[in-house]
Amino acid sequence: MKWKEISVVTEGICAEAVAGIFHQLGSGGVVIEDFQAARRYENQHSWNPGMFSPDFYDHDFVVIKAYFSDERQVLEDVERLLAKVEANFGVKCRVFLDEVKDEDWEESWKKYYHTFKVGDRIVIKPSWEEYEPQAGEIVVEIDPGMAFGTGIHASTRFCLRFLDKYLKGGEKVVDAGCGSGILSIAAVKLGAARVWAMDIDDVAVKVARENVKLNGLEDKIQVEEGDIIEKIAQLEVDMVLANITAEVINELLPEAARALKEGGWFFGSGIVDSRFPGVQQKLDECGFVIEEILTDVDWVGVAARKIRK
Ligand SMILES: C[S@@+](CC[C@H](N)C(=O)[O-])C[C@H]1O[C@@H](n2cnc3c(N)ncnc32)[C@H](O)[C@@H]1O
Repeated sequence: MKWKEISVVTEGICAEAVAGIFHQLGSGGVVIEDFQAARRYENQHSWNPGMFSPDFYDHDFVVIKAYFSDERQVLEDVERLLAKVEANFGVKCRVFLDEVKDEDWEESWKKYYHTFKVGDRIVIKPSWEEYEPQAGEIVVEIDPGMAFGTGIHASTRFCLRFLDKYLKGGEKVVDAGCGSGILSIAAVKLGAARVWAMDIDDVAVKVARENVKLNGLEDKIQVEEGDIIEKIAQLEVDMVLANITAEVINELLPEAARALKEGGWFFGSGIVDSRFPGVQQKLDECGFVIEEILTDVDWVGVAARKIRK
């Protein structure tokens, strides 16, 4: 299998916005090469300039790279969303496309993905590592492949922390945009009775199903392909997990409000801080009250409760 590498060459000011576009389109990971940041670290003596050729420092642009399976037709969406970035920031974005072979890409990133903990109880363990759980720990075994959801990204960690804190046991849960299935698996291991997981990306659906099987949870987690905004209204649940983007969350909220029982939880994540006021307003309009907000650099996660039917 082959993967495509999409690189956007642009100015530092919009690097996070471009990374956010890749995030929204479901890329499993984003690489930002920022030569100016390298120069700043060199000035703080926390960077060894000898490691790189002198030309490296001459660039004023940044390169943001993301990876998608070769079958995914994302280029048109990338270009459409980049046009908005160009208009908003007054910059130019140039797109380059390359191919990466499975063995080069999939094997090389595995070297950097190891077992780690989120909070006191949740342990995320890559399928190829061994781990002996300590008392009280739950282990989520994951092989993310090309789906989003290693647990490393702040947006996933926000939802894991909310689950750890607010899930009491026996809940019916929707995992909106399940990616690798990491949140669904954590929810059941923390005590949820049943999870409906959905993703619009067929690669994510395949990966999530494999991970559900890996954890032996096929009887509790149902993974489906589709648009969660269209499907959620058919359900009645206690909790909705939505690590997607502010735009999708705003569209999902009125539907999620119909699906959630009174007192039910909505965990929203993948929200870039500049878009959070819009989400706050939508939560209020849809009858939610915010219980907790988590932030990390420019990402925001929110835990809110449905108070009105
Ligand atoms: C940021 S990833 C989150 C993955 C995982 N839940 C986590 O927390 O790490 C967002 C996922 O939402 C999916 N997605 C985006 N819009 C969607 C929609 N309208 N319905 C279902 N899935 C959607 C993307 O394909 C992507 O896999």
